[in-house]
Amino acid sequence: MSPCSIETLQHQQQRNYVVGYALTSKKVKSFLRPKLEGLARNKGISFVPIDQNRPLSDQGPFDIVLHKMTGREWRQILEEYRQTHPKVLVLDPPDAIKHLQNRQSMLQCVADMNLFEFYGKVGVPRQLVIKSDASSIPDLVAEAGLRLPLVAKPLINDGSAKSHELSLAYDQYSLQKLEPPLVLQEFVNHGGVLFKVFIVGEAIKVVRRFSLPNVTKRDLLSNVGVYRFPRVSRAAASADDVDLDPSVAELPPWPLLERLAKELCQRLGLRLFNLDIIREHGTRDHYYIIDINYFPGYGKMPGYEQMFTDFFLSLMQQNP
Ligand SMILES: O=P(O)(O)O[C@@H]1[C@@H](OP(=O)(O)O)[C@H](OP(=O)(O)O)[C@H](O)[C@H](OP(=O)(O)O)[C@H]1OP(=O)(O)O
Ligand SMILES: Nc1ncnc2c1ncn2[C@@H]1O[C@H](COP(=O)(O)OP(=O)(O)O)[C@@H](O)[C@H]1O
Ligand SMILES: [Mg+2]
Ligand SMILES: [Mg+2]
Repeated sequence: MSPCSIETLQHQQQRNYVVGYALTSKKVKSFLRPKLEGLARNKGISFVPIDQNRPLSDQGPFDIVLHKMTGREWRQILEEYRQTHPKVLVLDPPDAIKHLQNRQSMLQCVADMNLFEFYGKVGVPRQLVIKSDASSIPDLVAEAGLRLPLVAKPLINDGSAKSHELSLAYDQYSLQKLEPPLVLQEFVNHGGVLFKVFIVGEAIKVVRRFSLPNVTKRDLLSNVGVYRFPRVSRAAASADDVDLDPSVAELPPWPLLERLAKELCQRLGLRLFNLDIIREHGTRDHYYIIDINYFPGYGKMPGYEQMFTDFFLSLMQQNP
């Protein structure tokens, strides 16, 4: 080994890395748990809270800034910090995250991806954006040829409780009751189970979660109106330990998930996110991506502590 590489090795062994974080108290509680802090500490990584009331450049020094905060002011602070501190890795760039804060732009890259026939078809349910004027919705839906039932989702996805208030609309006339701006998406029957694909850099983990049950033709004939539905898939109880119909439970093929994760990381410019994927009921390989979340609930993902420690270590090796 050359003296130079011995020096680099010693430097790496001695160096401590600091991850500054700007997270809600809820996120700190669910994510920064003692096991993660312990595993990271053993590798020389420490976590330091960022005080949002003080200039960022007076704090640290940081090697990595981990954040999930919304708002234009915070975005500007971070963008400026990135320019003046190019060696600090901001996870992830605020402009890239902003892309996910609108349910139309969120799925645009999936639509552009062209992943047809690669271990399955992957797409986005047909959808229509309604910016204003609820009274025009029935006509617009008819013109676009969207099939009922429809899932109505607030267009803005800013993490507020309101942005997660979704409804299922069974008939065209009742669509006037909805409050734009929103996205109207065709409901795709998927056997009541969805796949949450968590991405942490290059690592992937997939879990099953409960979802909305299928809507039958009879349901459609016997129901009218618009119904708000609860956050079915967020429940901590996963659908992984339950006896399910194997055709519903079968996970999407690994090569497909790898390809999807890689492409989306590149296209979105993000390293920390998850995808909600459903498989159309009665098909083996028709998949739809219905939601993409920035820095989601990793705390519910088994083994996330090791996955994040490895992720931070790999970032350090890239930036010794
Ligand atoms: O609170 P958690 O742990 O359920 O995580 C939420 C995510 O749940 P999941 O990872 O799918 O289980 C949740 O995912 P869904 O949108 O429910 O699919 C969101 O990512 C949510 O963030 P935000 O409210 O959209 O900013 C996430 O909320 P935050 O923790 O980021 O506030
Ligand atoms: N197009 C769809 N077809 C079938 N079910 C859907 C569709 N879109 C959403 N859902 C159901 O609604 C839930 C919430 O929708 P999602 O787009 O993931 O919003 P959120 O960001 O609030 O999680 C999903 O987890 C799934 O159960
Ligand atoms: Mg979701
Ligand atoms: Mg979401």
